[in-house]
Amino acid sequence: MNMDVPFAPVVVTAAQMQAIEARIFSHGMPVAALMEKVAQRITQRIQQRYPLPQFPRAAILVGPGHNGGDALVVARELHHRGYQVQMHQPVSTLKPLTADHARYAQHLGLSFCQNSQDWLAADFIVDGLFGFGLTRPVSGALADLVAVINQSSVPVVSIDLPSGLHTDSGAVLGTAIAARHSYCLGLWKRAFFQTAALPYLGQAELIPFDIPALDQAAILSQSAPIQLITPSLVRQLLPWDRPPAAHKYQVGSLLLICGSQQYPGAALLCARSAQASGVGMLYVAVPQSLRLWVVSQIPEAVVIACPETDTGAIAALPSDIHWERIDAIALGPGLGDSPIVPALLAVDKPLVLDADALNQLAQMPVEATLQARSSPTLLTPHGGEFKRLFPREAERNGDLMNCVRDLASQLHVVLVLKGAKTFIAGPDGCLWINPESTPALARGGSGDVLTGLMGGLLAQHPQPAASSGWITQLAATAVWWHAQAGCFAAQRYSQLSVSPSLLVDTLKDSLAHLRLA
Ligand SMILES: NC(=O)C1=CN([C@@H]2O[C@H](COP(=O)(O)OP(=O)(O)OC[C@H]3O[C@@H](n4cnc5c(N)ncnc54)[C@H](O)[C@@H]3O)[C@@H](O)[C@H]2O)[C@@H](O)CC1
Ligand SMILES: [K+]
Repeated sequence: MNMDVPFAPVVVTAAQMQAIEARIFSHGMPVAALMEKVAQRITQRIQQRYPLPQFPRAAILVGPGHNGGDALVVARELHHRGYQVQMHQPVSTLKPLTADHARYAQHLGLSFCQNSQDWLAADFIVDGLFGFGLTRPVSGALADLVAVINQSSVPVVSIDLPSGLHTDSGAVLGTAIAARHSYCLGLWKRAFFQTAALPYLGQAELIPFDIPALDQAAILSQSAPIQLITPSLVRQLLPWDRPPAAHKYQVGSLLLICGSQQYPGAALLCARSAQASGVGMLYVAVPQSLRLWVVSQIPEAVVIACPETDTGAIAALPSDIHWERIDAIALGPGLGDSPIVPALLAVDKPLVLDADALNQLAQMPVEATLQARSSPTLLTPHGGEFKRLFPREAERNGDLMNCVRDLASQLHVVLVLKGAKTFIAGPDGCLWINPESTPALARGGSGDVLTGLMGGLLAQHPQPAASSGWITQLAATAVWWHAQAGCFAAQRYSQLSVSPSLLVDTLKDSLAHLRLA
């Protein structure tokens, strides 16, 4: 296997972007030339999205900084290409370069409107009010203007990011423009993957501007990277081809411990997706009253019947489990109040913890328990479980991206925070983001599917890899595959139809699609 990490797009803070930009300028690239280049690319994209014959009237919102400068160059270019351009400049003091472009726009005869209602007559609006230089809340007349734009039905294209969003946390600073399209310049900013920003971004697109790799590396190598999961990363990590003489015990044995009389379905979904991961041997430990039902639903699995508690949860694991055959354990879906969690945390095997296992971990001394483990540990909380596990950190830190990253390094675990944009952080401080998913996955049971898949991939991976950053990437691979199956099913049927059972059935289709792509 080629162990080089394939190229993956990076995600940066405003400070990192400014530092990269400053390096480029210090080596001789004129600021005005870069603005010109970027704005030409934005104009080209706008022309494709809003062709002149159907969208002849453009309204341009010009802010005081270089985001406003970009907007003025776009205005000039749209004017030269035949659009009727009207501009609005709500702040009178402009940065020098922006002021130059404003003067030239006036020289060309482009009109500056005074009345904000004029905006409503445009076919589209270009938002160049604020970019990554926004430092304080948008208020007063500017906030009123944003409200007028948001209440209108005119589509908005935001330059760099919708004005009003914090570039790093994605928080709305006072108010923010709700864009139809956002053209992020150069490198992805963090806001594009923060939950608070998602309702404002519309369709997000990256407009690259040829940042020299040296300058990018000089700034970004100072800290562990934040990267987007890509199909090529996933392609490289999936265990596609087995050795010719493969034996079932050599291609991954997963022990799944899940289910209770209260939540039998979770066990089944988890087991079915583990099976779909390609694992060689699947052992499923469930309360004994579920045994026959699970066997009938998934005959490929070796079902381990466990003694039950009064509430129908697993009371203990049988003593005859062949631990030496197990490569990885996944624990939690539908587990209920089973008392076995502490004992399993002490087992020296790679372990995926989800659902009730996480809720039980939350009742224990989390830090000491996780730090005492010698094998890799993967935690897959959703937002609620995350808050139960790490209440102080979730409360204190408004930026969950930083929070997840810090916790993963501190606790030496792989931490997967599930959400619209799932974050996967490793002990080395690297963070992966899954950029593409679907709200169709917001359903009870889809997390169980992810746990089975992640456990299955973990079991199939050779152990040396489990100790490096590869285990984080493996978790990211499971997240990507799961989300892609959701997108695939939503596209083929509808978002309404993506039940977790359909999701499991679609795992193979999205994989086939990846292989052929
Ligand atoms: N990424 C890059 O390297 C490039 C950036 N460019 C553009 O430059 C932008 C950044 O430019 P700037 O640093 O000038 O920043 P902005 O254009 O985002 O805004 C900064 C200005 O807004 C003022 N301001 C901040 N918050 C305010 C508030 N709440 N109310 C009123 N005024 C407020 C500041 O005092 C400053 O004058 C990027 O977003 C992008 O559009 C491009 O021109 C070229 C390439
Ligand atoms: K903007």
